[in-house]
Amino acid sequence: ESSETNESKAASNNFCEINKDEVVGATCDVTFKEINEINHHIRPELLALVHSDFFKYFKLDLYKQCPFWNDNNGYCVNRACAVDVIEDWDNVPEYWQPEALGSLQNESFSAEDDNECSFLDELCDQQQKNGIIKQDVEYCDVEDFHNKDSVLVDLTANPERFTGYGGEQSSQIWSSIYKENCFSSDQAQNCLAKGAFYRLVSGLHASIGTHLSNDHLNTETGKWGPNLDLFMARVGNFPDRVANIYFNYAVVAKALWKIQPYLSHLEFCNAYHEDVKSMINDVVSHLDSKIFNEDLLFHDDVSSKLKDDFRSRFKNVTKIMDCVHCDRCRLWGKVQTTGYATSLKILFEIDSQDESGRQAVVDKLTKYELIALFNTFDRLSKSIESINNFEKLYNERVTSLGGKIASLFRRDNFFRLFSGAGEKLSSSLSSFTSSLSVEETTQTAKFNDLRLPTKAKPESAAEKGAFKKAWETEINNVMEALRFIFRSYWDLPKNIFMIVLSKINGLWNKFIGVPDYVREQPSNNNVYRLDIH
Ligand SMILES: Cc1cc2nc3c(=O)[nH]c(=O)nc-3n(C[C@H](O)[C@H](O)[C@H](O)COP(=O)(O)OP(=O)(O)OC[C@H]3O[C@@H](n4cnc5c(N)ncnc54)[C@H](O)[C@@H]3O)c2cc1C
Repeated sequence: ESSETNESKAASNNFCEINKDEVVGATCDVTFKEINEINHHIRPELLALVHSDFFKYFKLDLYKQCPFWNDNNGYCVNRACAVDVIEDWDNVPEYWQPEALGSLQNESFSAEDDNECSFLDELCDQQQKNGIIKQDVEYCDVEDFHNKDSVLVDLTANPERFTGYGGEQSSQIWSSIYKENCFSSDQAQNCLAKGAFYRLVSGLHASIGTHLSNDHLNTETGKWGPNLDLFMARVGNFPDRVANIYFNYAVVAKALWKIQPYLSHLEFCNAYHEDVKSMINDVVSHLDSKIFNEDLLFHDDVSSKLKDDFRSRFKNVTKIMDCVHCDRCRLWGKVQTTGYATSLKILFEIDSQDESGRQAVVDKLTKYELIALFNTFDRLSKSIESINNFEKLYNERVTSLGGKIASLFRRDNFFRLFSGAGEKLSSSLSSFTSSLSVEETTQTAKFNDLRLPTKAKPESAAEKGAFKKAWETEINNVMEALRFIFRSYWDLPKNIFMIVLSKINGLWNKFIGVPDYVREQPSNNNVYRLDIH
């Protein structure tokens, strides 16, 4: 029993190669374990929040042209790529009806009409107007929220899951996004900012990878569910990608923590969901200021140019979403890039100002930015829940199947019959079950099958004739050759058996899902480093 506990410990420590007691990054004073605990507490409330009538709708333009390259002819034919837009307006709450929003047709964006951009003005029709406010600090492309072609979408009816979107198109999108991370100067802060930008994008990419693996279509059963192998191949085998999801969680959590005091005067259309504000308070009450220290990124005037650069590059990332041909992917890509952009706006613009200045930054947010912010946090929260679930599946797989094989070894009731084979197999399996051991593995056993030529007997004085000596040497050689041939035939079945056994062992390891990085030494690329340079 205790060896089984050891096995599960060994497997558990191996999962994603992350030490959960380490901090998530140089700018985060929180460990992986602490984030898991926070997430465990807030998950149910956050889920209820993003299912509320206020937070479950989002608006976007699904037909916008890609602004960066001439590739507007692609499309994704899978049903899973489609987005169900709101058509049955009778079932939509009154607050979201076109009359309450202002007619969608009349919502085309106008720079002068700043009231259209105001969060407060759009939040509730009975809400007081807040005067003219200029939008001057955009980290995302807000045009969609006012575009006449934009459609309203119920996010809960369009879950983020496996769509089958891939190939050259999606690779091109990802590589253009990563290319945005190209800052000019070489200051030390540049490194931190560059590292943070990369982690944000990679964390988004990994989070999408986690969702598509967690809600994956099993083509044999026709059911949706977690696919452990896919998760390991896309995310789990890359500790840095897993860590970047946690990093993003810390960034968005800090933005929520920062914004919460300035939401108190807002009315979230209580006629539809009376407790939205208390749900927000419940979620934020589990968060802490130390979860992310944004001051380390841009903290003086020298870095303001870098901040501008960061902002415009991230805005480009949100615009690249218009190049995504799979509508469902575009929807969630828009929601999440807008959510990150809103977090960055909150972290870097609600800065050194006084209380009223801070309040003004919050009041200028559109409701779609707020909706994106909470939904992005929910996506990360779901990713972390899924990662913990994948860890359980991984451990179950290793301990159930691997444990059975290991017990065969321990009891010596199968492989001991073949001493050499047992030793060989145990050495390859011992990398994933550290408690495995084969007792009789002495050096002598290793060389049992090695036969050295017998030493020639010393000659007696009477036998010293040259002819006789040559004759005997010749006979000796012939006999040795015959013995070699005979032994080869004798050993052939055994050698074939050893080769087959070794192949079966390799296939078995593959079948029970022992990942490559456990079977082989991990490459340097897979070693997670704490700093973000
Ligand atoms: C905006 C967007 C949203 C998407 N949403 C969905 C969705 O909802 N459902 C769905 O099924 N598919 C979605 N996709 C497609 C999905 O992300 C993959 O592109 C697709 O599954 C093909 O995967 P791939 O293994 O070829 O590599 P990709 O995921 O396309 O990755 C390309 C390369 O980037 C590198 N890479 C991969 N992950 C990371 C990381 N986390 N950090 C750093 N580098 C990395 C690897 O070298 C990889 O070869 C989306 C794509 C985009 C661009």
